[in-house]
Amino acid sequence: MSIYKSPTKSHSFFEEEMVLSASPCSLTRSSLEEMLDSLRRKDEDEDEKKDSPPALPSRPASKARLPPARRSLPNNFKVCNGGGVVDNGFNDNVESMRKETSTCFEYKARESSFGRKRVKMDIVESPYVAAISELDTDTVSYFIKMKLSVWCRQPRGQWELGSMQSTSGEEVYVLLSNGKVLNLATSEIVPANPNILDGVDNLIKLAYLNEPSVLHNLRFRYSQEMIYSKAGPILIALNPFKDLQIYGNNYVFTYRQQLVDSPHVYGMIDAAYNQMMSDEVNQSIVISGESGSGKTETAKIAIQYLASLGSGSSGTTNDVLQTNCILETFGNAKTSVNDNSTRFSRVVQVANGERSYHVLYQLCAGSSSSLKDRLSLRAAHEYKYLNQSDCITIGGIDDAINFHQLMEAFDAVRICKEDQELIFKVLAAILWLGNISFKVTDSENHIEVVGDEAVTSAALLMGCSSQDLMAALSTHKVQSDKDTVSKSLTLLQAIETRDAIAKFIYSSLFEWLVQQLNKSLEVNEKHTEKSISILDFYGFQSFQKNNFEQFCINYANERLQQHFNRHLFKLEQENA
Ligand SMILES: Nc1ncnc2c1ncn2[C@@H]1O[C@H](COP(=O)(O)OP(=O)(O)OP(=O)(O)O)[C@@H](O)[C@H]1O
Repeated sequence: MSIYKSPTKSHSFFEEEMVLSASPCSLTRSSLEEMLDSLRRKDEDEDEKKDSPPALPSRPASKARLPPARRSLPNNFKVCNGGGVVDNGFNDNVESMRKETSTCFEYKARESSFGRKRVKMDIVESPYVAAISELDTDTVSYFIKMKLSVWCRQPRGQWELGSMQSTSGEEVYVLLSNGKVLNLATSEIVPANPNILDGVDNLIKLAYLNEPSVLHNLRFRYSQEMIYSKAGPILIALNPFKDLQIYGNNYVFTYRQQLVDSPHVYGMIDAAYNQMMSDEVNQSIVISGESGSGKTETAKIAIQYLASLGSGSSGTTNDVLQTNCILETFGNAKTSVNDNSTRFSRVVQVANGERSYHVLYQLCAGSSSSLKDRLSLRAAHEYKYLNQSDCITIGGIDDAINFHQLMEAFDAVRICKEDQELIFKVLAAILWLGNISFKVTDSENHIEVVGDEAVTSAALLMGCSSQDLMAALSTHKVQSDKDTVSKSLTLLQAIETRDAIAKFIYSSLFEWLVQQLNKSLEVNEKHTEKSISILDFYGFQSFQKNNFEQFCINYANERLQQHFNRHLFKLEQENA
């Protein structure tokens, strides 16, 4: 199993490996850039017009029509009485359900339609799929006659269940179960599924595949603690925010033996594994969803399953899990929505209610007094990079204990004590860098560095002289024809330089760590040609005020989603 792709290897994005990533900026920069480049190259190969995304593949005219809304129903079909159930509050949950949903896409390199080897996928289309626009006059009359339920779009976007009573032109009268009658345009209603289909495990089994029906089905399953559902080849996972006791050895065994086929991460990984072994084709699992929806947990569950299949050696399994612990400590941080969020670079800037990367707090809380002396370390709240936010601790989390677990994980993956000490030195240097301040010396805002403990500590930890560090933070060199001239920086330039150095050091450390972890995992591994790769990365976020972090995160998410949509849906349409 490959966890990170080799930075030197050139990849075709979905045909080969993908990255499992809890990534701050350095890894992000290399892997993400590589990923995006790869996407871009692929796009360019595929698109004749390089600058614009390709048009939707045109479908043959004979296949352009969707199946009609009214069709023969399953044998066990039951008509829902009258107005059915008014699903009050249903859509209050829609937003939260969106947040709680993450999806796993399994790419089967040979069967799927990605890249050159495009072969029709094994997706069974529901014979009943309907579109809103298909509620034409005939369909409306049929629904009224049969007292079939419909979903009505409410002014705030929520959906309520009702039954159509009568029609007048483009409008219908719908009776809700609370006795209220609504007068709505037909475009505001969509057909509801019969009750018999409530809770189907694969959305393609729904008679009517529209937004409220999908959400209703997922909510129905969620209310019965069935957090996994399928949508064709996609596994949908809803975050339960509690331990459902549906993982562990017994479940691994059950899915390995294929004793059950209900949707589960284990089932999906098992299928990928079997496919890899039987067809000798690399597999990729992409986990996508909003921040806090459960991607990282899902990735961990997937890795646990793979680790248990792997070599059967408990050593390898433990190494993989310890690797995860290290990556999360360095790559995850508390945000307003998730105490353990996979984040982009936030070393120098943290909003209130959020934290920087866990490891910075753990180092301050958990290091021994001798280590503290060697690093001139203080408490977390004494460092500006940490105390700019009002959040230093996380309820229920003990940073000191976690620091000891981190050191155990370092030992487990054979990162030697000398290297551990260097890692801590680099982290302490970053914290001290943030405390370096500047004094404005003239009317043009030029500065000089305040030569205090912050400078001496940072320089000592970085292995340079205080003078060199101060010069680097207060001047920049300009090359003239013959000479190099040193120019003073303004306050803003100096702050940006200091922060850029801190970010660069952190990202370099992360990148180095990833290399060490990959080396460490290779030690016990027999090399096979094939791999299953899992991509988990920072989830989409939208705040009232979004900054550069959100821009980068959301761009990466949208690019990935676009790629996925184009390949899975549009090209499938072409093949249909
Ligand atoms: N399957 C699950 N079972 C129990 N709890 C879960 C599960 N999935 C997620 N959670 C809970 O939700 C929290 C957030 O999940 P997670 O960190 O995986 O989100 P994420 O999608 O990776 O977020 P981000 O994009 O911010 O990194 C977890 O810390 C855990 O408490």
